[in-house]
Amino acid sequence: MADLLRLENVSKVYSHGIINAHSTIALRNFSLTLKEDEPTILTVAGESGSGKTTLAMLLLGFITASAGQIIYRGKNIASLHGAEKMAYRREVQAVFQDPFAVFNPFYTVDHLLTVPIKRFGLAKSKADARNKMEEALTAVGLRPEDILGRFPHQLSGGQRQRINVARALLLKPRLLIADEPVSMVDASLRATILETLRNLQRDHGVSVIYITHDLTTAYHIAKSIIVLYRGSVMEAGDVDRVIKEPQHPYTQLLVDSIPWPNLDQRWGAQPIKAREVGGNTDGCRFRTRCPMAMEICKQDPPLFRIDERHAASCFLYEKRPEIAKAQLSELLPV
Ligand SMILES: Nc1ncnc2c1ncn2[C@@H]1O[C@H](COP(=O)(O)OP(=O)(O)OP(=O)(O)O)[C@@H](O)[C@H]1O
Repeated sequence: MADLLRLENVSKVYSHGIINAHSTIALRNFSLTLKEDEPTILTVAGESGSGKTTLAMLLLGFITASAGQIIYRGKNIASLHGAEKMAYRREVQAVFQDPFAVFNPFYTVDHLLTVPIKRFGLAKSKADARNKMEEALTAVGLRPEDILGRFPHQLSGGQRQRINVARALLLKPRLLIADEPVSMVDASLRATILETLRNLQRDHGVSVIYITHDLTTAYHIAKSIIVLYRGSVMEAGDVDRVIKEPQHPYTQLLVDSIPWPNLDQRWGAQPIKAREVGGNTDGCRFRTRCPMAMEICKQDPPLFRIDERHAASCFLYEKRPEIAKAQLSELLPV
């Protein structure tokens, strides 16, 4: 089966400063493969500065790799020209974090959607263009009659972000690079936008590279995940396996900092002592392994707070069990 996209040991080094010139390795020997006939959602996750946006910029051809190759449907993207380059620009689309930045406040939504239609010659007539706009808006769950004719300030952030996805969809892309598409949208709209991305993959056969620092959303929509830290891949694989059984300490830390909600318990209901020691464990991956976590879970009522200190103490248990045990003896009895 042919590859849609293959990255082979791609690295990106930024050089900065003139007098005291120094360089940053933003991405190091990064490889991945997406199959043409298996549209999928792949998450690239990592904290700030781990190289996620650099990867997006490389994929979109905005910057060039310092080493390695990016092969799209058998061709190195650095060597594309003319019609091939145009096809690449059409087939690889992006949705960025800020749903406001893309819009020119003086133009209506219609204009935003008409520009790519004209640029890529996608419609035979005005009526055809209108149909295509309506189809794309409907595909992202928007009602064209409510949206067309409006200015950006007359739309919510979630609507704006879905219009960005609709704009990408108009071009019938094969690959969508979604760089933190929900991080500036309020929580109630996140699920809708993520569901839109999932529909693109499932119903329209578009592969999605979902770039995020948020493992919770990654877990909900992606099939596989690559965890980046300072430009290097720490761990990669099936999203379920990586999040439930992370192997690398950095991934473990990222997973432990996810605030899985427990709707049966309210914040602030836990004994003070446990909070002082670093608290609680509900939803904690370590609870079956870490004695500190297990003891806390035995308490009645069980403590449930998840916080950074807890993550740190669990991590500590793995690295420095003597300190973790001292904390545990301080904790019991509550
Ligand atoms: N144009 C640039 N010149 C020099 N260094 C850069 C440039 N762009 C990014 N970097 C550096 O490269 C590294 C990776 O940056 P990048 O923006 O790719 O990270 P990120 O994971 O997207 O971070 P964030 O989540 O904060 O956007 C960082 O150390 C950053 O400071």
